[in-house]
Amino acid sequence: MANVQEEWLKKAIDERHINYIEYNKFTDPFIIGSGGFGSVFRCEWRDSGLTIALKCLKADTIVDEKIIKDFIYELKLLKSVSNHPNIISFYGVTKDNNGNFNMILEYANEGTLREYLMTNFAKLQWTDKLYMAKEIALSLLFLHDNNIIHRDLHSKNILIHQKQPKITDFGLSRQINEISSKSNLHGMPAYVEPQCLVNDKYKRNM
Ligand SMILES: Nc1ncnc2c1ncn2[C@@H]1O[C@H](COP(=O)(O)OP(=O)(O)OP(=O)(O)O)[C@@H](O)[C@H]1O
Repeated sequence: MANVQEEWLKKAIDERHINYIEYNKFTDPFIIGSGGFGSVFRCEWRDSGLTIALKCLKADTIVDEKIIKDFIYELKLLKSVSNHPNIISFYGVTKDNNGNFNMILEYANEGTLREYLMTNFAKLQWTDKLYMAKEIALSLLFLHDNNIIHRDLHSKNILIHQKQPKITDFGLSRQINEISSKSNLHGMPAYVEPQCLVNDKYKRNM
């Protein structure tokens, strides 16, 4: 891992800003997905009795500083907002047997919103759909109140746990004051604010 980033992580762990849990506390790993950083495993967390998701920073990204920076950035942002019921909880970090850092996250038992809608759309009532939309809007409001914009919000970055939507994947998120005046295009094009496509000076606020 790039030195500056690794130093930051080690310092945050040493100073107890970030919780470090020994990897041997996690059992029954089962792969549930993979993303830009690496694989995501569902595990049981002995001691806490929780089922959690371990999001791994894969070994061959070690040379790619941008991916490492995004990983650390996601970790910092999540730490500051993950106590909201509609944002996936962040419990800390662990280092697996290959020496890779993993984020320890709340496990969402019904997968992504996209998968959830594909399976359940016909049986969901309008009241259920409106409820989900309201919960998502409230969590966005919470993020914005904390000066954070997600910048990559779509149905695969919203997870469902016991029918409750939870925003995840803050790898592209930024503090509002860090956004430059240019509307750099990030995220899934179909979900990008349309203003960004026509005005390159547009300042994103979603
Ligand atoms: N906390 C979680 N609970 C349950 N499943 C999860 C959790 N986090 C991720 N997943 C599953 O793992 C998949 C990959 O997640 P991840 O956030 O790494 O990648 P992504 O959003 O698909 O890609 P990228 O990180 O490149 O945007 C998700 O699509 C989802 O199915």
